[in-house]
Amino acid sequence: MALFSELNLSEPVLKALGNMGFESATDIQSQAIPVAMTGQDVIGQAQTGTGKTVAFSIPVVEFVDTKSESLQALILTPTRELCIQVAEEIIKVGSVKGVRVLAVYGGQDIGRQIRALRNRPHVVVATPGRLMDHMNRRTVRLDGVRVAVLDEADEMLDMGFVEDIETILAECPAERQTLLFSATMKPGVRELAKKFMRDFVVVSAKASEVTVPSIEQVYYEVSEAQKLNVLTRLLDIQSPELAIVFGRTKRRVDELTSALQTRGYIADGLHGDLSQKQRDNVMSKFRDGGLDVLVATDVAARGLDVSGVTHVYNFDIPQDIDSYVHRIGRTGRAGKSGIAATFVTPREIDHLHHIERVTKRKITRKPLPTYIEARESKQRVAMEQLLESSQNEDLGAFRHLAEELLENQDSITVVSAAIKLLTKGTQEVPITLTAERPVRIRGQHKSERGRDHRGRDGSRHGSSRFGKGSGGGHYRGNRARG
Ligand SMILES: Nc1ncnc2c1ncn2[C@@H]1O[C@H](COP(=O)(O)OP(=O)(O)OP(=O)(O)O)[C@@H](O)[C@H]1O
Ligand SMILES: [Mg+2]
Repeated sequence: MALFSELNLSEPVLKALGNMGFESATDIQSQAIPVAMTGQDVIGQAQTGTGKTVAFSIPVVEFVDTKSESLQALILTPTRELCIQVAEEIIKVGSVKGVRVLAVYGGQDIGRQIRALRNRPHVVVATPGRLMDHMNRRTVRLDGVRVAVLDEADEMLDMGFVEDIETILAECPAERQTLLFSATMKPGVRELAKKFMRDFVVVSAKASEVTVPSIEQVYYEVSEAQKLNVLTRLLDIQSPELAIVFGRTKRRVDELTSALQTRGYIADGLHGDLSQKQRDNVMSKFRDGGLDVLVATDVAARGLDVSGVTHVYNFDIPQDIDSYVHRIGRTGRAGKSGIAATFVTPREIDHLHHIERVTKRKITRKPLPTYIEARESKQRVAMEQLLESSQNEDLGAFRHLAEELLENQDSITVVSAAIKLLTKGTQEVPITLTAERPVRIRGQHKSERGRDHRGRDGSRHGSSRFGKGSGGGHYRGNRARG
């Protein structure tokens, strides 16, 4: 591991990294940054949560000439949430140098974006659909771009953005530098690379293992009907700091979100049919700790970095292996540990073993949590709350009543009743979710899926019948589209 101070970085960048609290570079950073700084094209592959964003943000910021007014760096991301997050990271790395960064993504007021683009950002982070929109309106010029970055390159290809990306890169000067990053790569990426990159260098950190060892991977064999109870029991027993629950479709996410809310969890949903305002709102609540559980489609699988996510639950096993790798990678980031639990119906067991084989990692089977265990965990939480309250709060006003109460009752009975009251209303309210079809292996290569970027998010299933939150704008392209 190298120190950033050994990587020949400029003072302003080093200072900014110091402000971010970063001293030593991660593997991918110490390997990719020196190569990228020579101006060479780079394909960077490293596990989830290992700091790929900073690995490309540093060269980007170093290359920007702040005296120039032109747009010099372009970063493309597959989703809006990731676009915002990456822009924020580059803003931090470029803060001391004074680099102007703008995020341009679908769902946001285009007029406002056009005005912001007139302020001459040095760096634009964009989702492909909205950038194309600006190119067609001639409200963005790419002829000064010296470095282009594709974050989650393989996903953008999967979502059907190939043509958009080709059009975008063709508008950038041919002598630009191109950097391409993801935790997973597939043959299509190399084809794109051959077409649009000059003699590129592939930098991959720990390619032998695609998943992060600090993530404990487990599975529960369940029927469709059992899934909800198993999930809420696990939430009670494991009490995650923050959890992400992945569902297969938008309808699933809507139904599951309302089910969890009904059972008393602080949960909200994220998928591509929500308005941008709703999406922003959910993400900022989740980042600020105003939500315990984020229920999401694969729209949240890629790149999102929220510290404190200790648990990922695959309520529905993902169809493809890359999706599994990225979903579970929302925990166990930056050296932290995490738990990833996957629910598997009996007919999907083969699919699970297929994932194990390809990722070369054992996923351990766990016994189903029982209602009793969950109840005991909840009672223990209630007990801890009582204890904490009795230590920290001023209870003077209640003492008189407490003494009166204990005149006729013994203390054990009274405290038991208090715990019972505190855990009241948390029994398993019966809720039936619409069943999802089991996932099957569709050949070894996911390229056979033939999905389009809409189907991926399950929009074909329409929106929820009793889910909240789908009343907002319906964005056809659920992810970066539009
Ligand atoms: N050198 C560093 N030292 C400490 N923490 C770092 C360093 N570089 C990055 N991080 C932190 O590590 C976390 C993960 O980084 P990042 O989101 O860039 O991962 P990633 O490799 O892009 O993952 P994914 O494949 O999921 O997109 C972030 O919170 C980031 O701030
Ligand atoms: Mg990333």
